[in-house]
Amino acid sequence: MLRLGVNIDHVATIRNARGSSYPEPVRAAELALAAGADGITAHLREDRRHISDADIAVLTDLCLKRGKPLNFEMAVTDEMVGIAMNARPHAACLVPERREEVTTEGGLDVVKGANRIADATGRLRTVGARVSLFIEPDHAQIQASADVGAQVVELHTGAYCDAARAGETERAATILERLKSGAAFAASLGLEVHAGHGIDYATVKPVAAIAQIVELNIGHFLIGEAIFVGLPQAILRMRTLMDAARLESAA
Ligand SMILES: CC(=O)[C@@H](O)[C@H](O)COP(=O)(O)O
Ligand SMILES: NCC(=O)COP(=O)(O)O
Repeated sequence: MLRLGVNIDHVATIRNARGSSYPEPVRAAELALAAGADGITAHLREDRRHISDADIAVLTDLCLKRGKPLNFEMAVTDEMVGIAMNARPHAACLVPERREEVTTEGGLDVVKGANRIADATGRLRTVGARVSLFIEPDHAQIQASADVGAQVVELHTGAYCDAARAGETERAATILERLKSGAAFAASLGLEVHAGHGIDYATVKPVAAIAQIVELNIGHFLIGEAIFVGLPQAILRMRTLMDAARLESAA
């Protein structure tokens, strides 16, 4: 079955907007797991704009207690590798970060940063973390991901979702083909394939229909939708759409 990782970063965005102690990301994580999420994703940004170091500690504890994976998203820096090695999450997903960006704009350049990424990957693997690289669905980046020792690639779906939402049908179709080809190539190299970024109800089905993808990580849309229908309901609907896409594509 296609797994759903729920990213709870933007619960912390709301909390931090007021400098209050609520809403707590860990409470959202509890609810998400109870509602059927297969794991929790959290991105500790270098500027700590949403998730904090303390959040990572409580989320690690919660996931351990519930026997569910924590996918710790992080930049490729010594500081972050140190924090992750201490936290020992189930998975560490290396992502590119630019301080001034509003959100993650593109994939990690594994070709260019191979030495640095191989070093971080090796260190994270020593504490048992499954290392995932957040990349564009580009064959050279996928090959480089396998070469540096990553076990997983997460394909960036942001450009596809933006194009689909903007009604740029041709562009969306072209990017979707790239995602399909990237997923097939990654799986052929023995990499586990995940996907995520910018996914909503309207864009989830074509991505979920890609057979080699085994996990989707979805956050911003779900947290926004939760304001109107509640987090369990939002997760349930997303899951229903994911499962329907898989069944339809298998038929
Ligand atoms: C790497 C990724 O796609 C998400 O974790 C995303 O970065 C969430 O955090 P931001 O919304 O701060 O980019
Ligand atoms: N890695 C993608 C992720 O965790 C969620 O991204 P988004 O749904 O918040 O855009």
